[in-house]
Amino acid sequence: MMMSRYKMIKDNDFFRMDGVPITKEEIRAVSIGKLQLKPNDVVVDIGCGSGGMTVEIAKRCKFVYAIDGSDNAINTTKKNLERFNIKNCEIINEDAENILLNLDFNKAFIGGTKNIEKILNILSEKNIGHIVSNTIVIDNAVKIINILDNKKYDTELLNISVSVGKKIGAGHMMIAKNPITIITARL
Ligand SMILES: C[S@@+](CC[C@H](N)C(=O)[O-])C[C@H]1O[C@@H](n2cnc3c(N)ncnc32)[C@H](O)[C@@H]1O
Repeated sequence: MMMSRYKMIKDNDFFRMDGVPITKEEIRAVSIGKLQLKPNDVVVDIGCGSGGMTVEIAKRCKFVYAIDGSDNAINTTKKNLERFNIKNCEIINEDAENILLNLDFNKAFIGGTKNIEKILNILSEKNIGHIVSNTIVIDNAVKIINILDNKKYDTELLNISVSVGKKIGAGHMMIAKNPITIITARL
């Protein structure tokens, strides 16, 4: 499928599997902006899910490690990497906290929050200076911002609520999507 590094891929163009979530287009756009990707960046995508963020990150940097502990997520990500002809990515079927210490990277995107304390401890031990985290669970957002603030990161806390217009008889109505919290942390 044709792809541009300047354009976000439409949600419906991704291969989708039941029960494997994907980051929606507008949230991907803001998250990519917050990662401030450069051609030499090596990024870890923690909890890659369907690979929605993996594909968008890989289009804009040197290399991505896409990690997920779920077989279905890994298979979905594989299919999306093939669909969009992404070669600069290694997929790792593992809980991130078991593998992060062995990988070399300079930025982290967090889309999955199981064992988040352990993951943030490892990122901080490795001196990773740029972390972007998305969560739909408000309790996790509070946990993440508190941990990162205590580790002396400069943090930004955003909550994004997007409504998308839909044509109806009388004109257009706005359909609300779930709000997502995006946390950016810099050293
Ligand atoms: C919301 S989905 C991510 C969606 C993804 N960003 C996308 O655009 O397709 C969260 C994923 O994180 C994974 N996950 C959660 N905690 C994890 C961990 N500690 N290690 C590896 N995977 C994890 C889950 O299995 C799930 O597939």
